[in-house]
Amino acid sequence: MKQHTIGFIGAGNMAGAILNGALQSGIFKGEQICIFDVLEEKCRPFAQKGVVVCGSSIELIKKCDMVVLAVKPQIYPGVLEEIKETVTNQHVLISIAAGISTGYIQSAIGFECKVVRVMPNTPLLLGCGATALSKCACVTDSEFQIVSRLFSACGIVEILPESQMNAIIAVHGSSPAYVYRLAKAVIDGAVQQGIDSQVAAKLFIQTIKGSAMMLEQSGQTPDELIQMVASPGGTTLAALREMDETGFDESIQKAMEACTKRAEELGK
Ligand SMILES: NC(=O)C1=CN([C@@H]2O[C@H](COP(=O)(O)OP(=O)(O)OC[C@H]3O[C@@H](n4cnc5c(N)ncnc54)[C@H](OP(=O)(O)O)[C@@H]3O)[C@@H](O)[C@H]2O)C=CC1
Ligand SMILES: O=C(O)[C@@H]1CCC=N1
Repeated sequence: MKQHTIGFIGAGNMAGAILNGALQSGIFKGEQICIFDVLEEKCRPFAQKGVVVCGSSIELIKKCDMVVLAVKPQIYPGVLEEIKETVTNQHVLISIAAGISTGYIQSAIGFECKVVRVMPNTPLLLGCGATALSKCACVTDSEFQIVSRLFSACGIVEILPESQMNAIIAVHGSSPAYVYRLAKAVIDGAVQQGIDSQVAAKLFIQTIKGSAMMLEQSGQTPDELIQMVASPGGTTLAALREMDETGFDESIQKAMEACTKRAEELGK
């Protein structure tokens, strides 16, 4: 089987998470991984793990056949312009940026290069991530399998058509922030009722974990699980009624629409 080398342009949060997964799973060894960041010091922790630090994105493209574009969407035009003369039809570009389509990358590179579009999330940092993947026709099944294995090493993966890759960001890419926002609101609410914030945080974090396990393992729908909590005439129903009145569901759905709209704007 062909030995692949993987490179990361950008050494930020997501690159670090994916790179750790690659090393821990043994899919790639340190010497098969390259990294480049405009701030060289960001690469130092990876150099200590045996990863090769490159002096430019072009040097990295020359050394690697799989390349994770791990920079912000706003930086993509500049990076793609820089690497376009060096990318060949043997490279697989792995794009994790919100909103950036395969067509956008191919048009910037100047030919139908191989692209796997990926939407990961930050829990990848703990090996507990969720990733959506879609592949363009020119990527081979074996190349796609390697990319899929790479992200499976950091959590679960789902394969989606590219047409859904903007909308899915609201489901698992950005949604960790909604969960943290809910946690903050609950902890702040607890403090307003005189409860110690650390005690509230401890109890609510365990509640999030337990509720996620119920959703995953009970075989029951969210509505059935809500019913299990909400006793007739009880406290939960009083809380849910207030949520209905203040438009909780609509607020979340509007937030998701805003997320997708922003992804579409970033890809223009
Ligand atoms: N964070 C998240 O929850 C998720 C992010 N993503 C996507 O992942 C991508 C990366 O996000 P994230 O890891 O959070 O971002 P970070 O800002 O943590 O990492 C990006 C890194 O790239 C560096 N950089 C900037 N310009 C260049 C360049 N020209 N060449 C090389 N490196 C460069 C940045 O340096 P400097 O800071 O100095 O600019 C920074 O160190 C984004 O496209 C985002 O849409 C996808 C899913 C979830
Ligand atoms: O906020 C963003 O644009 C990125 C994409 C998904 C999560 N963070």
